[in-house]
Amino acid sequence: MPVDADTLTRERIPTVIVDGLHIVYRVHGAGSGKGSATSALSRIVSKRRSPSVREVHAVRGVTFTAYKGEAIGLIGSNGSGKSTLLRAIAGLLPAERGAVFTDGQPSLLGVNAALMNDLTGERNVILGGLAMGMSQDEIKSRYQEIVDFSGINEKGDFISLPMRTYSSGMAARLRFSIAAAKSHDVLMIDEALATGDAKFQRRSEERIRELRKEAGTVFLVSHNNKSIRDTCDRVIWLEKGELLMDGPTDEVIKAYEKENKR
Ligand SMILES: Nc1ncnc2c1ncn2[C@@H]1O[C@H](COP(=O)(O)OP(=O)(O)OP(=O)(O)O)[C@@H](O)[C@H]1O
Repeated sequence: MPVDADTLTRERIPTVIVDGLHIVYRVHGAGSGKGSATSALSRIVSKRRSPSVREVHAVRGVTFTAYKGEAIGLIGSNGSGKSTLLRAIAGLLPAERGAVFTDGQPSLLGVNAALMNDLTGERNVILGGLAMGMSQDEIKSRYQEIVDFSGINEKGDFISLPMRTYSSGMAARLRFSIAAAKSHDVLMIDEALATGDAKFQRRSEERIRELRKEAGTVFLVSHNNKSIRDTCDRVIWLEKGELLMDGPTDEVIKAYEKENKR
């Protein structure tokens, strides 16, 4: 079938390819009951060696392709491998088997994103901006916007106080605001929407939609199905590290909710 120009311009551009990915954590010195006399005796009797390294196989053979302009929600029960998958896409975890290919630098915006607790919110905005590759001038021009978006100063001059004086919701809002100040090729958000109050959640959802328009691909990990419905057009459902379902948001969330009602 001939391909017309219109079809070509609408052609989907891949931004992230995850190919048969396996991620294994190795926990050192975590042998069960390692020090106890009974476990030592049972090891001697069964001639087992001391189990000093335990392996957690967190992602098991996951394969999918993400395209430019997509917002993809990751869902699944606790410990199903969602955060691990995001960290692997961000290049923070090595693949045991398989591979991740990305176009551009993926940025992971999580509740655990590293900001410095002893520094003021103001210093963290500057450091965070620099860490994302923004220039001093760019940060200066966006500074007020970031602070306003975070709403940190709504109840007093908190931005000039150390981050350790912030509530966990305030800290999460500032992290989100810093990361959302820049357009990203691939932006990954881990539970960011679950923190913050309803007003901030609405603001951040709006910003995610904008970021999506501006550039690349957005991944969102959340236990809040409404956030996923409002933000994402595609959903990947992980369970025990395996990809259970990948499709349009409505279809996947419906199946997920049905499974979880049992
Ligand atoms: N640093 C780590 N070391 C060892 N095991 C880990 C580590 N981080 C996660 N795991 C394990 O990997 C598996 C997947 O965890 P992960 O945090 O990716 O799940 P999740 O789907 O994001 O969970 P949640 O919804 O609770 O945030 C779990 O069994 C967890 O115990």
